[in-house]
Amino acid sequence: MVERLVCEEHRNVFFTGNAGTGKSFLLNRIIDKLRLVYGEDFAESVAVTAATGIAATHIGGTTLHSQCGCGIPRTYDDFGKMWRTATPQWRKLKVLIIDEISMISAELFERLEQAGRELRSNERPFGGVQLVLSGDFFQLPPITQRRDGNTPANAFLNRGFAFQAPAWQRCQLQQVLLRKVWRQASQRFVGILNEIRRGNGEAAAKELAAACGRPLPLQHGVKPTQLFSRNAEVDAVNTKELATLPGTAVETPGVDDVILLNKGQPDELAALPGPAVETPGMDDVFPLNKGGGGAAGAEEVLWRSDFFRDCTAPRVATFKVGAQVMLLKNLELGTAGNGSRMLVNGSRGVITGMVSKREYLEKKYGDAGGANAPPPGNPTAIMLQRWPGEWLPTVQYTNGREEVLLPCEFTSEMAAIGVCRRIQLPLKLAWALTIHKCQGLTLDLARVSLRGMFAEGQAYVALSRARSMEGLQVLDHAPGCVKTSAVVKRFYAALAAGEEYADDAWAEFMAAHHSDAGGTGGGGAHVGADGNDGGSQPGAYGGGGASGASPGNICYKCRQSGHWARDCPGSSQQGSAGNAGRRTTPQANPGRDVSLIQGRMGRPPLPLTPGAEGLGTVEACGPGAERFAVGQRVVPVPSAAWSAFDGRGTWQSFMTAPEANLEAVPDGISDQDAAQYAVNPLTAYAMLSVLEVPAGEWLAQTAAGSVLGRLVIALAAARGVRTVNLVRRAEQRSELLALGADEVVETGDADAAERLRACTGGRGSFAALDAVGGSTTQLVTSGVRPGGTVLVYGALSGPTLTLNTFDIFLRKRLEAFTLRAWLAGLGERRAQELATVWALVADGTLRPYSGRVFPLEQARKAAQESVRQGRGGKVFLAG
Ligand SMILES: Nc1ncnc2c1ncn2[C@@H]1O[C@H](COP(=O)(O)OP(=O)(O)OP(=O)(O)O)[C@@H](O)[C@H]1O
Repeated sequence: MVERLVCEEHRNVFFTGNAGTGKSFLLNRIIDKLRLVYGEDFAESVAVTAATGIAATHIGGTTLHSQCGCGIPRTYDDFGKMWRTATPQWRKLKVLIIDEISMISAELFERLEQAGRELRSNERPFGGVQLVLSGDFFQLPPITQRRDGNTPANAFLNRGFAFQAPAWQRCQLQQVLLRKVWRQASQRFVGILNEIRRGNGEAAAKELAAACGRPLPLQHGVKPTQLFSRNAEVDAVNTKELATLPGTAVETPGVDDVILLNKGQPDELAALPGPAVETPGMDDVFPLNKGGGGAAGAEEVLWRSDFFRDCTAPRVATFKVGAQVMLLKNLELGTAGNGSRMLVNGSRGVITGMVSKREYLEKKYGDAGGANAPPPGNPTAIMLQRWPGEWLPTVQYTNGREEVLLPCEFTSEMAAIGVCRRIQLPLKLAWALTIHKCQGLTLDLARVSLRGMFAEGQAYVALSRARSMEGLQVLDHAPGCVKTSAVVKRFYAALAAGEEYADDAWAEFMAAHHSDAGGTGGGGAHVGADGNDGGSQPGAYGGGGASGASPGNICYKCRQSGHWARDCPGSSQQGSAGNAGRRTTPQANPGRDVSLIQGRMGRPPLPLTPGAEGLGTVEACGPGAERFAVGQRVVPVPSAAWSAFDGRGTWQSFMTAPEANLEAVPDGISDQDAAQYAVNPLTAYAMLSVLEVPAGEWLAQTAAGSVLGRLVIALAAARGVRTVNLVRRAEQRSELLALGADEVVETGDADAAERLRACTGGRGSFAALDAVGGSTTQLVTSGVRPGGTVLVYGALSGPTLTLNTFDIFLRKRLEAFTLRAWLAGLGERRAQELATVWALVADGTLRPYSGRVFPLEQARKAAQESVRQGRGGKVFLAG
């Protein structure tokens, strides 16, 4: 059935099932069939990928990251590589296969789907590429990165399960559950594993530990593969096993160095053709504060990097002939034809001999070579010469290949400073493996330690590698060793019931990563000309973000692991007090909502009803909703529980909203003024409150000609804050000066940056607001004082912004602003702050705009009018 769906009907398919139900087996059959379908175009039409290198070996493919051209992304900028390296592949692609999808995060899935559309200039999901996904979400989750003080603002943290990404829904996958377990024949064993998988595993794990506690016999002299949760235990076993092997131990020392940005690497530079170009060194660029400044300081920063401690290849390794080993690098990735012959991170083998480096070089390069004189420019020879070891191991891999292994580079880049590098053999001992390295394996003899299980699905993956209880030894059972994700349980419950899975994790992720206090993340909020509270696309920066011990199951509200925000015990959204029915009329500002429709604020699932602001009268109140009387005028204010970004907006005659999201309109305020309250007046007030610009200081802002920009000018002037306003069109100057603007600068002027600084007497403005992004962010940031904040609340020019590295060293901070997050953080001050804004609207300080009213049936016409250049006033919908 799955083969028909994929190969004949060309549907997007996700198939899943317990460990050992033959997912990889089925995938291999599908790949064979697709070979027939695409014939000689197979290689460029079908991308065979898996989440990890070792999983890729089981289907003769490559890793998703290398196929897509983004590598292992550390920051969102890394996705930019896709355009440089993988555009032609993406354009030709017809089918994308991803195995072990449980280890692909929601963030990655969403970003790749978006990139697929962009690279292929095709608005269909993944740009129209057919998807074949396989995996079991009850197995290992994505490895989420934690955020700490050194994490860059635009770090890619790899959060959430793929099925939580909005892209998952957009792809409209045919979901198929495989039921027959092939790996294990014993029904008892299958039953026990099933209990463990589904999270009822405490008793089952205990039973298994009791039945399989005895040692295993050797099988034809082969020792069982030992599985542990942590590297330290794996290393201890491997060292012990090495010691018991006869023969001489050979030490292979690696070599570490650091490469400063702009300093080049003399040897490699010299090997390159063309003239040398001088660039300023670190000393000329900026004195680094750590370690005395300049290049020396930069070097010290690099040497102190965690990389040298954490690198998977140890500084000094020891091997012997006969040692069981595993590769640490992808050396030769699979292509359509040679998948089973590839050498990837995780490939296993045995050392069959040792060759001296000198002998190898002489054999390879003859008289021209030799350890002291590698042929100029030959990277392998340069690497060999730099590597201080004397012996190179010959490795026989389990796929039959046998070859001499050469050292290679392990690197880590520190943005704007340089690169840390280790040159070492990409090899480690492998009598024991971590459980993260064994997903997808089938083992005849396995000894599993259940000590220190830290990830969901980890115990299940380890135990389910064994074919039989007879071939399994279980050690170190302890209560709590079986961990299962509640989110995954819900996902599979929905799947079994044939329902669509939905949770609030994505909305929470977006809301939370804007609201982190002190975070320096630009928000990448995608908003219309005069609004805000756009959720950000995950493709933009993550400003703060969560961390948690349990990857993939982290609440973005309380930051604890073990549940999602929807289930957060501390959440104020829990047990909402009922809904107030609301008749909506009129709704303000369709122009802002058009951004949502256009997908510039992320892509919420369809169908969606736009409308971020509006006014209505209460028609009825749900149980427990007591704040409002029928007939009372109310306006919506956004929160995680309700916002137009969720697609449940105000462009409708009747709507229900949680009571907590409604505010009563004071008497004396017109319907049109009130209908605009929730976005522009509230936002102008909120952003100035966040920045706390003292009277007499300067505030810079982009998009100053927007309605919101004008309200900012008026409110700042009322508080004695001076504004310097960036606009695109010269004709806006006189209007803005009349509103109280102190300075107006046109972004297109060649001397705009100098003018920005000059008007603040060279000191720079205290803070800035930016709704534009792109190079305008760089411009406005350049005019901010050292240590000042740029509050980013929109990205009118697109999802990317540029910054001068200089400004980062000057400790200028980009922070995201969303109204939803600001409101959520008000706590007890909420009522008072909202009342203050009503008062500012009432006394005319924050004077909204009047405009033309369209009936709701003419929503399309209203939307067109709202984005028409040069239109005067606002556009309203009523109905
Ligand atoms: N249809 C089948 N007929 C015979 N044997 C099968 C079949 N499907 C799978 N197997 C065997 O069962 C074992 C497990 O299969 P496979 O590795 O494909 O399962 P999986 O679902 O991918 O497991 P995991 O989720 O643990 O990676 C393998 O030894 C495979 O050869």
